[in-house]
Amino acid sequence: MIKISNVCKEFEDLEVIKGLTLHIQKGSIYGLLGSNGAGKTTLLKLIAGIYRQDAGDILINDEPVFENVNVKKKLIFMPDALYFFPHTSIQQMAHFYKHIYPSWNEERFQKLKEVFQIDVHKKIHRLSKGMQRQVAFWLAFSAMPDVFVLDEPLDGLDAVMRQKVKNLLVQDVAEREMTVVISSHNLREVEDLCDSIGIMHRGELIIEKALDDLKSDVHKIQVAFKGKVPSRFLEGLNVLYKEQRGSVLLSIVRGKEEHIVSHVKRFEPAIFDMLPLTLEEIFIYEMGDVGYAIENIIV
Ligand SMILES: Nc1ncnc2c1ncn2[C@@H]1O[C@H](COP(=O)(O)OP(=O)(O)OP(=O)(O)O)[C@@H](O)[C@H]1O
Repeated sequence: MIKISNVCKEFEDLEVIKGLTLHIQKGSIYGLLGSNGAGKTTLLKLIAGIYRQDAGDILINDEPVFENVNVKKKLIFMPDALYFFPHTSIQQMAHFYKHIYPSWNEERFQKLKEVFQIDVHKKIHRLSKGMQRQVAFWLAFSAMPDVFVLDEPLDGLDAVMRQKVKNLLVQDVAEREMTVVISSHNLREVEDLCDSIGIMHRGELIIEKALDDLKSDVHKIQVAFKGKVPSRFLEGLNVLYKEQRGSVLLSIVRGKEEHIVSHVKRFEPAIFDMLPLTLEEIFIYEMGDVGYAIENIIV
């Protein structure tokens, strides 16, 4: 659905995207994570056709995006800083969207009044930050895009509204195979929503995996031995992090569960626990592996 091949983007000699390749399946929710300044917003703006890449291809349904009205009328980009025309009411903005997006669904717009419950005659700039975010979602869901690109989308929404919006997103993905790309630092939210994850650092994609594979590929193990830790114990394991706490050795290791378990058991530890990691923990350890580490992490 979205094919990004060897894309580069520079700003004033700063290489922000460095030969990045990434594929997003139709009907999936792709979570784009990464360090500050990694290039996530730039990548989203390239996907949305707001920026033109310096090299490489960005195709949506096999068509280039930049200056392509055909693709753009089926795509919505929701930036982290929202923009609406000055002094415009929700109704007027809906009227504008209706003329831009051929798949605008008026019935849905009316129905979503029950969800968002804001007077359509209100001027958008007079609404609170969270209410403006609600309006952006209301308009986007009514426009029925094939591709929905969101940059830090749930910031400013209260917990109830977050859940409602997440349900609407998932519903559109399930019912009409909308493709969603989300960049967020809220990893719990990403973990809830996304089926695939890409992690960016300094303009490159350092990991791209299905969320389930990512989670089944990194494990936290705690072991204790009767005597000292056998010298060859950590050899043969792909260790992202290790820490000795008294007699317990805590390590974060990459690899398949069966391989790790059989390796550990060979050394006959007195205690052995294997625990799953949250996406937030995986993110922190993987970033540590590319030199972006927190010193003395306490887990
Ligand atoms: N329009 C621009 N002109 C010049 N430099 C830019 C521009 N947009 C982004 N940059 C630079 O590109 C780099 C990546 O920025 P970007 O906003 O894409 O990162 P990000 O991953 O979204 O970061 P964050 O998580 O902090 O929001 C930064 O060094 C930023 O200063």
